[in-house]
Amino acid sequence: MPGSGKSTVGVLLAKALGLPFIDTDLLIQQREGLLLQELLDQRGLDAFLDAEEAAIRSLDCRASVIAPGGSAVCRERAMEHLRALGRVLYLRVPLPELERRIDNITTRGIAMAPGQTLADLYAYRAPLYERFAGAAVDVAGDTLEQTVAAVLRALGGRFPPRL
Ligand SMILES: Nc1ncnc2c1ncn2[C@@H]1O[C@H](COP(=O)(O)OP(=O)(O)O)[C@@H](O)[C@H]1O
Ligand SMILES: O=C(O)C1=C[C@@H](OP(=O)(O)O)[C@@H](O)[C@H](O)C1
Ligand SMILES: [Mg+2]
Repeated sequence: MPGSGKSTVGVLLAKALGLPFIDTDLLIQQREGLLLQELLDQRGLDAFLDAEEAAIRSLDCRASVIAPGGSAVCRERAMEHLRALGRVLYLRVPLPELERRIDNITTRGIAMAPGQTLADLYAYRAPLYERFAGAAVDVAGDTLEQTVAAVLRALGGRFPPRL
């Protein structure tokens, strides 16, 4: 989900592992020349999801940490590509914690239809996150450092060769 910690924990994880870090939100903005919210406002939800799928499927990296956006799970081919690249890990955060973290829901560029709530998004997407992830880490009240440690444990200490 948005706010689960993919970008923040991801960069700390990459640093701990000595690996490159890719945040697909930044890749989308570079490819499209628009901020995420502008992309959503100007082209609409489907075009945003198409741009996100194209950006993710353009990745051809190994031995890297990738933080996709929360809506990557809305495009099966994007998720299948991530699974082909490596291990997919779900940061499972309770909805109340996400609601506490996200104070910019209207400007963050979240891929939701008008009138949809974060709870609607959670109900729709949680089964998809569970389906596509090879493993999940429960992040209930943990600090960033505790989450990074939990992710390292979930990866079982078997890491790709450092570059
Ligand atoms: N384990 C955590 N504990 C406390 N705050 C966190 C944790 N993980 C992320 N955050 C905070 O939640 C917010 C969203 O994190 P972010 O990495 O942008 O999430 P995502 O990329 O999944 O949307 C940030 O303010 C970040 O500092
Ligand atoms: O879940 C979502 O709908 C989205 C999450 C965002 O990324 P984060 O998950 O890093 O916030 C970004 O990709 C876009 O705003 C859509
Ligand atoms: Mg992010």
